[in-house]
Amino acid sequence: MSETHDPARAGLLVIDDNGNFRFQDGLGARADVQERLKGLRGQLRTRRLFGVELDGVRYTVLGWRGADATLFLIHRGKREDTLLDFIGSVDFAYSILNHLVSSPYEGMTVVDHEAKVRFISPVHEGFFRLGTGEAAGKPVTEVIENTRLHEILRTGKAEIGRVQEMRGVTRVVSRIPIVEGGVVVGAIGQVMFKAPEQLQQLSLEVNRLRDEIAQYKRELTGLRTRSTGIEQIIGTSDAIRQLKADIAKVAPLDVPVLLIGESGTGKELVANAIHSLSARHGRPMVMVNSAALPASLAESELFGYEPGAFTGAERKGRKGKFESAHKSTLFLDEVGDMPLDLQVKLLRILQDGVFERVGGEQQRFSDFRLVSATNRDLGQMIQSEKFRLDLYYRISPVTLRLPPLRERLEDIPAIVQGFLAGLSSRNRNNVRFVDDKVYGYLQSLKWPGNVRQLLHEVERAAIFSDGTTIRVEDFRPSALPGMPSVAIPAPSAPPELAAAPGAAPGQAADMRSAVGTVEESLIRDALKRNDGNKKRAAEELGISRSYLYKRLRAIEAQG
Ligand SMILES: Nc1ncnc2c1ncn2[C@@H]1O[C@H](COP(=O)(O)OP(=O)(O)OP(=O)(O)O)[C@@H](O)[C@H]1O
Repeated sequence: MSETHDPARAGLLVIDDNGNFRFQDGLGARADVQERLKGLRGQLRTRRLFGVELDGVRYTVLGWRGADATLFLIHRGKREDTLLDFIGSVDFAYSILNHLVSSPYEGMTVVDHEAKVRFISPVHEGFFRLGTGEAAGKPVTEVIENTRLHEILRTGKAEIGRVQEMRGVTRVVSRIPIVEGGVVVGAIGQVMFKAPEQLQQLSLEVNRLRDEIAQYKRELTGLRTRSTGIEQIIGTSDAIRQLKADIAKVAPLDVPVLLIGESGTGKELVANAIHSLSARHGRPMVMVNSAALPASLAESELFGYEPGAFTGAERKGRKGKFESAHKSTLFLDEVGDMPLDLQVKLLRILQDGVFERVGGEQQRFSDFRLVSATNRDLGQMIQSEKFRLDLYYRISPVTLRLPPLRERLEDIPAIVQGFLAGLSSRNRNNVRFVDDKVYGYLQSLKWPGNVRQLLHEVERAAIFSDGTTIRVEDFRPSALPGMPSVAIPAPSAPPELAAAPGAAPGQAADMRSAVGTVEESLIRDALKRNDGNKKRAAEELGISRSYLYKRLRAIEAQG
């Protein structure tokens, strides 16, 4: 027996306007069913489909109101018949279906197997300026611009989330074939009316997330390949091993560190290593060279300034070094060269992190970790009241002493080799070998200019070498301090310029001025070669930047 003729699964009932049952069949003949259906007549104005439960089973009821009677069709679909199950199970199924075909956010076009329009939802009709039902029976290609529903009938393949231009706007559409018994009988096109804007937002969001992921990837690669900086400190001497161990211990502690060491002993290198091993390594370390700060600009450089703070100031004002170092490390090089009035201000910001920009009263806050460095004898400076004792306590909870090269001559071969490897890859030259005698020769020198000077001498020797191997003969008598073949005293040790015992006062003065003249011309030449770049000039000369600045100020003062 077929499902529709099974009286237990289906039924028919006609009720006239006086409430009499005019026709009954199957389930429609049951008295309880008749009473239930009678009660549904009042709802027919708003809905036609009902879900009714009889004996614990859901039935679908279709109601139709005629001139003087109402017809009810009762049907129990199979559980797998999703639509009937849906109608039978959801009391407001009619409203939902109604919403689906008339939603203002989603238009629908239904075509039959000949690609003729069978239905267009109201919003879609409105969009195409069609009257209700006006397009029915017309080929879809004549009604909808850029449609592909006819293609869907041919291919039988759904196209989901495609972009379609219609009436000058971009819409997102889905095209779905409708298959009955393995045959494509029609197709539905669905258009999302709000989607482009939402899609744009979504794509912006996706782009933002993509950028974020790319950034994390970069950081991850950085983390994986990150040279901690500590590897850059070359040497296996006891002194360097101890220094590296101390750096590793101190770096994560977030306490201020004072680095004490002669010029060129690697204070900047150590500051970098501390920063990169600290929790603050995500932001770049900010560097300040106190000796390089002209007195007039020092304050605004360090603390920043508010708009209009002084003539020539940037319109929007500017952040100072302390502010820039927020959540990072501030490397204060040559802290011993800081003028006393700035020392007071530095003390305040170190006490509570608070400061004001030049020309402003608003209190600002910066959370930086201080690493300072000096090649000066701070103890002596404190005694002669050139450096504040309270500031000294603030900057030196941990003090690391950097050993001079003369105390670790055994590191020279490794430093030279490391340097040559870097040099040959940078300059693409082939000077990679060092004659064995060279190390003995280099270890016999005094190195007042420390590693910087060593590197400088090796670089010069590489120029004079045969192009592959450096030999002792390639080291030219240096015009720089501390080298045995030159009679010029070290500029970093001015007291040595004092008259030697037994020398006539006039001789000492002549010597001083001769040295001064040689230095001046060396400095001028180096600046010229390095296009005025003081850092590079100092590197080349093997002197500290602070000494270079000092000499430049002296030269300027002489006119
Ligand atoms: N242990 C080391 N291993 C490798 N290179 C080093 C070492 N120490 C110093 N250098 C190199 O020597 C040069 C000078 O180092 P750096 O600028 O860190 O010294 P500094 O103590 O800060 O000098 P200054 O006091 O003159 O500013 C740099 O090129 C640095 O890379």
